[in-house]
Amino acid sequence: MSTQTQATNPLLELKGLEKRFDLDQGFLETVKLRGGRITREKRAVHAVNNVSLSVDRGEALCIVGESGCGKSTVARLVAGLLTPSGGEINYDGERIDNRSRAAMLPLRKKMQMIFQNPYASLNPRMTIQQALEEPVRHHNPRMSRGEVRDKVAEVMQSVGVDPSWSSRYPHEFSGGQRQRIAIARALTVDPEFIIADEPISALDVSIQAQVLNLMLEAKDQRGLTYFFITHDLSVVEHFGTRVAVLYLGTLCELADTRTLFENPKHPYTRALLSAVPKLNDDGPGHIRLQGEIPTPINLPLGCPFQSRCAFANARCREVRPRPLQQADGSTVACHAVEENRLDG
Ligand SMILES: Nc1ncnc2c1ncn2[C@@H]1O[C@H](COP(=O)(O)OP(=O)(O)OP(=O)(O)O)[C@@H](O)[C@H]1O
Repeated sequence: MSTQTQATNPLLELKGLEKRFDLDQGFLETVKLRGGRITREKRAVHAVNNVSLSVDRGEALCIVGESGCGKSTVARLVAGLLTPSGGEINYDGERIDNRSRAAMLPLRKKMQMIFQNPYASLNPRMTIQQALEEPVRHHNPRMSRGEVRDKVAEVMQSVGVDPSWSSRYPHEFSGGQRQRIAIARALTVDPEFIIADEPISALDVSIQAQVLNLMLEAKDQRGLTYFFITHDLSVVEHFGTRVAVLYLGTLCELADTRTLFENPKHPYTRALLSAVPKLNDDGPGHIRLQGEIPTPINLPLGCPFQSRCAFANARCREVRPRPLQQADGSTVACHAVEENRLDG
């Protein structure tokens, strides 16, 4: 059995990805007495732990999980904004996590990021025209002024913002329009891969669906591939082709969207899905998770979910479960699933 869900035409591959954030501590806090000897110990947040997954060309892989599970850290690692502590990131068949800044430049054009807060990605002192022209000029230094202007107008039109408003400043637009402009900024350089970190969670609910549909249209029209971070499962159901569920920086389950929603396997995925309100709900009802969430500073031995899992036994407390491929193609890291202890 494979230990990792295989994409058929992977654009992005994460292999055993790790990220630790060393904690700044005082000298005395780091000093420990061990076997009569004084040693210094560094403590670290284990934000991403041995994550392996692939993203196929043209798909929208959604990363879900509770706050603090490492979603944004994975996104920032993929975008090259953070350096991994271990593992590999391959893009289009080439390793990119160990590239210099200069060697990353050609990739910056192919890979764009959209953030939760469009205020943060748009300079308040630049007009929309200036904000959108900047990446076009940077990545296409030979383009004439007219070509740059045409490109900006074309992209503004495609995201539903009137190009005649391009001399306005970000504060003159609503939140939804600003996020459309942030998406336009990403699209100006004709990327192939978009990393979107909670791109609609700061927007009014009434606007969220419009922006999500815009991103889906852009995907179809421009052949984009998405790496989409969200904590909202209804967004995943609408947007994702596959879903990766993270818990404490560890991959619990990876499945195509329909399989995950119809037949979730990992106890954590089941609990997450049971919290989504449904009409005519005839499912098992809301699974209330008991127990403490361990800190990512002291990850437990064994399964990271054991302290909240109703199915945990001695093996779960001692041995970290490996992701194993299931008959329906999903990948699940859970001893209880492996041993058929969930439904029997
Ligand atoms: N620069 C940092 N230094 C120390 N710890 C960090 C740093 N960035 C993130 N962390 C920690 O890493 C873990 C994962 O954080 P991350 O922001 O990736 O989670 P998340 O799932 O995106 O959460 P949210 O949905 O709240 O944004 C958390 O415990 C967080 O406190």
